[in-house]
Amino acid sequence: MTPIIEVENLRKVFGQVIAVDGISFVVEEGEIFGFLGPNGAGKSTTIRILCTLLRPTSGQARLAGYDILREPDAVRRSLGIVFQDSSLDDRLTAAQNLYLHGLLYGLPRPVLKKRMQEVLEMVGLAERQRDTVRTFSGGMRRRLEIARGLLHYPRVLFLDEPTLGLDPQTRTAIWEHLRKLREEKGLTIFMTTHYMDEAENCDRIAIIDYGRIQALDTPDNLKRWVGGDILTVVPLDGVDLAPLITHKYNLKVQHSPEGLRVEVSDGASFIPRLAGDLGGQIKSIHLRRPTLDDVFLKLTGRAIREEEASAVERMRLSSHRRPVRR
Ligand SMILES: Nc1ncnc2c1ncn2[C@@H]1O[C@H](COP(=O)(O)OP(=O)(O)OP(=O)(O)O)[C@@H](O)[C@H]1O
Repeated sequence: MTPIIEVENLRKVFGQVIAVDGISFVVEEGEIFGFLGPNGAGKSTTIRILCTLLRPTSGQARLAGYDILREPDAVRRSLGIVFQDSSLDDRLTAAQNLYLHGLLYGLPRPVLKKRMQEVLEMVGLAERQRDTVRTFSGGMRRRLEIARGLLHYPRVLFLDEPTLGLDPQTRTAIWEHLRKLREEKGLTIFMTTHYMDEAENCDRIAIIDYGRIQALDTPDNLKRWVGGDILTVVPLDGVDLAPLITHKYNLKVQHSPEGLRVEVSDGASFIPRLAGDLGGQIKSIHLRRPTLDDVFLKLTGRAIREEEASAVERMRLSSHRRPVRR
């Protein structure tokens, strides 16, 4: 395995706010690496530092072997970026948008023309290349941005919330393209997301909160770390079961919109016990395996749900930011 991103004790302070608090990690070439965290956790700041758009307060990072502070031009040539907010020119065609970008990267015309066809085909937009971007759907725009990010053959593609606000079919289609890119080109993908199903596609995930990496592992290992099973217990109306469960079984009970959430080591054997002891006060019991949502909840004390993505969009529109705690 070859490390393609090496981050060591990276820190970024904005006035009183510690946005990134001494993080260290390594991403291997060809990995799909996910950065997961609540709003204001420090994800975008980290990406901006790695892309040389922002100087860290301290710490070091290398991308494709190049130092982000000493060799920023080589770093920039090695990466492609797709940010949350579209930066396509609406009045130009898909092809013209790509052409302009290629010129900025100094690609010679014949090479550029060839690569444009290649990346447009890769994201399924070759047929629409002469149409103005104004006529494109959200998903087509995002695919075009991915194509543009790939035009100069980067070794790492940074995707900041690549499918935010897109419908599930479009998200699936974009993921098919990304996986193909990884397989065919050995591209490394570094992404942030609020969608848990999207995070499942990652080879490894770093969960970041308050500027620190709280956990870093494969989705399966992270879920295993939560351990056991998750029970959702819905009490009969008016019954306060939480203290009873806590007291009787010495288990932590969390209130969730669906009911009382309890982590147990072996749900199949616990349910008959619970039903035997407290059955008369229970409306329903639901058993499931831990999800990344549970991992997130356990680590950050907050739920990250798919609905949150739309809330994120609203928050972004109102530019609301929560300060990071020390
Ligand atoms: N230019 C800036 N000046 C001051 N504070 C900033 C600046 N950029 C980010 N911050 C603060 O740093 C912290 C981390 O922000 P960052 O954008 O990295 O979080 P994030 O995890 O990407 O959040 P989101 O999911 O909302 O994009 C936040 O508290 C934010 O308010």
